[in-house]
Amino acid sequence: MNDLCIDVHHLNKHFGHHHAVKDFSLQVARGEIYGFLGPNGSGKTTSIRMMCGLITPDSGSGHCLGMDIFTQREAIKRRIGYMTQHFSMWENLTIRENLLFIARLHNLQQRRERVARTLAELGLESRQHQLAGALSGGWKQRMALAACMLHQPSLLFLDEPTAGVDPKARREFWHTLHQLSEEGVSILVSTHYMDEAERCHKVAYLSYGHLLANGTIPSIIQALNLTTMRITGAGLPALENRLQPFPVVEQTVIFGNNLFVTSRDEAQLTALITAVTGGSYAIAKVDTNLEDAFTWLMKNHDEKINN
Ligand SMILES: Nc1ncnc2c1ncn2[C@@H]1O[C@H](COP(=O)(O)OP(=O)(O)OP(=O)(O)O)[C@@H](O)[C@H]1O
Repeated sequence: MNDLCIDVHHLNKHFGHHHAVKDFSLQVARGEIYGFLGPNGSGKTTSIRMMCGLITPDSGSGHCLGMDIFTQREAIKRRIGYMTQHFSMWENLTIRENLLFIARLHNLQQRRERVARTLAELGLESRQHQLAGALSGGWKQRMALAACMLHQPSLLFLDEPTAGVDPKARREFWHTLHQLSEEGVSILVSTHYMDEAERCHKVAYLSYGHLLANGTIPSIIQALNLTTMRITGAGLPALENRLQPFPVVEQTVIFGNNLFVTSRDEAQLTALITAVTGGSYAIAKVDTNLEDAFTWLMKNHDEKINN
């Protein structure tokens, strides 16, 4: 086995006439945290399910933990951990009882020891006797993570694990993911949160089943060659309306007292902003961020599809 825990090439999946995932290729190295982003329905869950052996691709090839995703699906399922978007648990059992029950369902040996170790690893010891139904969203997610780690998988697939979880609990959850990664666990995690994407070693972005970008965040942003200017002052919605019709303006967005304008041509954008604002605003060039990059990728892809 090489150093890649996921190595898939040209995967396709149709549901009836709907081509849900198109020519999908991805390589994930051991110990890497790989973020998986894209709008609702872009094919993230379907891609995850193909990579971890839950559904068979229509075409393509690939390996997960060195095992063939077409012919060794059962073996893959035993070796990975998969936290689905809608995990189920028994609300009237405690955390510990839930984990013991899941360990029994999976026919794991030394169940008590495994549960005790997982509770400790995930910081759940102090809560182990609490009823699952009474837990807050953050603790429920942590318990779900514990459930898919009982058999000590070296690769985790987490499908939107922190949806609806408050910022503090999300931070703590991500701290745990980084600890696991330090211990050599590879993690592929789908999310809609940009701050979570920025915590990953690498990210992939899907739209309408197409993988539009993947790699480190700086490499993705740099490849797009976008310039972003920040304009600070009053009357920003009106200014935004005036700037948007110019073809040199790729996209605009207001955050508080700042209007961010993104373009592929820095010189033309600077000239336009100077002409339109007439020197009455504070203007500065800023780094293009990941959200700008993904928004641009999606817009550009939409335009290509519609033309
Ligand atoms: N079992 C299925 N049968 C039919 N269509 C499906 C099935 N699973 C997924 N799809 C369709 O395939 C497309 C991709 O769905 P998928 O769940 O992979 O997207 P996603 O990016 O994970 O979305 P979300 O962010 O909402 O979870 C969607 O149009 C969805 O309706």
